[in-house]
Amino acid sequence: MSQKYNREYYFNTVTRESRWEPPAARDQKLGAKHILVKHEGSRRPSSWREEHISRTEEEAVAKINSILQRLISKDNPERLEDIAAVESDCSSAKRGGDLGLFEPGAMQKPFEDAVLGLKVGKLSGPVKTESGVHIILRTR
Ligand SMILES: N=C(N)NCCC[C@H](NC(=O)[C@@H]1CCC/C1=C/[C@H](COP(=O)(O)O)NC=O)C(N)=O
Repeated sequence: MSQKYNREYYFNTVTRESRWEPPAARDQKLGAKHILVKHEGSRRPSSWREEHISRTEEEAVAKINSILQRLISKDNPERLEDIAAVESDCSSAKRGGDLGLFEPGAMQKPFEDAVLGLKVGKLSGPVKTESGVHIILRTR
């Protein structure tokens, strides 16, 4: 309890840092599965499925949107893992798009911000990073 401000605060005995907000959210590992569609402006415009990726960013967004429709379709929704294995330009495609658990700060900020903005089990809309355009499913 802080005498000066008469309110509870949190003290980390290892790092010896203190802060007002509870440690929970910021330090917890996150989990996500994703589908990445790269384009000519990606930081590494190459992948296991295509050596030289030349689609435009606009075409990548269009591809991501058509994949989104397959995931949320009413009559026969497909699983993200199945589409990732065929369509994702990330090496995680081999694991159904699963990135496993990762620390805050491990992924590019737009990706991490999108994950933090999702409830567990929810799907994002198109998310842009330097890698390309993603659809993200938060798993933890
Ligand atoms: N810690 C774990 N599990 N692995 C390291 C992740 C490094 C991280 N990666 C990303 O942020 C991109 C966007 C989200 C997923 C991701 C995957 C990229 C996308 O492909 P690339 O643009 O690299 O060719 N492939 C691997 O890194 C980064 N800080 O660059």
